[in-house]
Amino acid sequence: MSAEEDLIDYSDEELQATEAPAAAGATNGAAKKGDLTVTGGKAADKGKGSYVGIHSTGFRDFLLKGELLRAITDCGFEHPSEVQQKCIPQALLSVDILCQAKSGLGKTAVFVLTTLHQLEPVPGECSVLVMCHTRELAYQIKNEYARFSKYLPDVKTAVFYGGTPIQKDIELLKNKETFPNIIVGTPGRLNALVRDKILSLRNVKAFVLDECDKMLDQIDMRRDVQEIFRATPTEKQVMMFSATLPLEIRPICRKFMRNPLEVFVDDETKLTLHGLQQYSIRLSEGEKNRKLNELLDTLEFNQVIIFVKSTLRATELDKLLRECNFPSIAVHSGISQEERIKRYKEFKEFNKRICVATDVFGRGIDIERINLAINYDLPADADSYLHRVGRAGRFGTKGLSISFVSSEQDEAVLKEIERRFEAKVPEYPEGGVDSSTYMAS
Ligand SMILES: Nc1ncnc2c1ncn2[C@@H]1O[C@H](COP(=O)(O)OP(=O)(O)OP(=O)(O)O)[C@@H](O)[C@H]1O
Repeated sequence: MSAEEDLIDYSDEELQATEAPAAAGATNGAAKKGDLTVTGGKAADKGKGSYVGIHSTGFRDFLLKGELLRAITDCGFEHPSEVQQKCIPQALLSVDILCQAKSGLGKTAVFVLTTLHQLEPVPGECSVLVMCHTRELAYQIKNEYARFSKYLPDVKTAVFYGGTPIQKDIELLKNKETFPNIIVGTPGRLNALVRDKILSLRNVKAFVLDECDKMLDQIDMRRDVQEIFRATPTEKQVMMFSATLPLEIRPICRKFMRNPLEVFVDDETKLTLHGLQQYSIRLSEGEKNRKLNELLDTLEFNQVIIFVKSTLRATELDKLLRECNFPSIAVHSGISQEERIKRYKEFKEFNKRICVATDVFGRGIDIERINLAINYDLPADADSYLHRVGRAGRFGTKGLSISFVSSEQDEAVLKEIERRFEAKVPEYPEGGVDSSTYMAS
């Protein structure tokens, strides 16, 4: 779409979701394979209709640059996941992509690999812009670019987010030697850099939003995203990703795109992670600490993430756990950004085994060893639950989630989770759970 078109004022009419979920796409020349419904794009498997197994394609079949294939091998990726099979070929043709696929199945690699493949780095020009909703996720995505571009020495990547001195960003952008070809960041800081004319986006060829529903759902963030979008050329590839893409957000996403390939999980029950066992525990607020202690004492786990609803509760729970000699760390927005990243790294590098976090870690964060997710406070909606528990059981591995249910509101959220995802979240068994059922052997 043209940059001049108004992206800010969405009329109510436009916001109403008019699409019929699965069937509309499926009859319209779309291919339906496995869990994903695919429509649009340049040649979206039209009319084939056969099921293509996960392992039928290899990364080699995508004809990626040799340097990328080497890095993929180094990362230990053997076969592309279903979402990678669906999206990578089209994304390599510069087709716009709107993609929903369940947690932990490799959406990041879709845009990282395809933007790296298409990139011809020109010193002093930013060609790829990736935005996401939290600073830690931006940091993580930047590292994914580093992993996959290790054999592409001319490619420079940088990450920009708030809570850090802007002067450092300015220095980096003023120097042609350090100016990045790929920028990952959060919208507030990026918009400040664009507005102050420190960062020019006129050479951007790929514009990516990760966790796009979250980014376009919050009005402040959406406004920043729109302003940044307007600073990029009309001609570019736009890609958006999330495990959740509510119907009412889809038309908003489409406003940024031209004839995108659309990949949706039309049947919400298919968002359930099958390697993940999910349980609930009914208890009063006052019983939560004792129960948590007991679980941490008795359960085997590699790493655990414990979600709470406020920064204050994160600080207090973390303190309490450390007083009880648990190797805990807290990550939330109430600490300095430098410290936040330091703690993220400490946890990711396995120096700490327990992380108490608010929703800043609720989406996108990929820490391979997390195989237990505890909702000390249940989130306010089913989508957030799905993202949170998806932190355990990455890339189809096993995991366990336990949610404390202590109020009528929690009961209602739990019901909604069970209804929408057809996931049974039974009461945690009195005798506990056999660790071999959720620990990798
Ligand atoms: N083809 C592959 N083979 C093996 N591992 C893979 C493959 N693709 C991705 N992974 C790994 O799977 C993990 C999850 O990937 P990623 O974080 O991209 O998931 P996601 O779809 O973005 O999930 P979420 O919705 O939770 O953000 C990462 O550790 C990634 O390195």
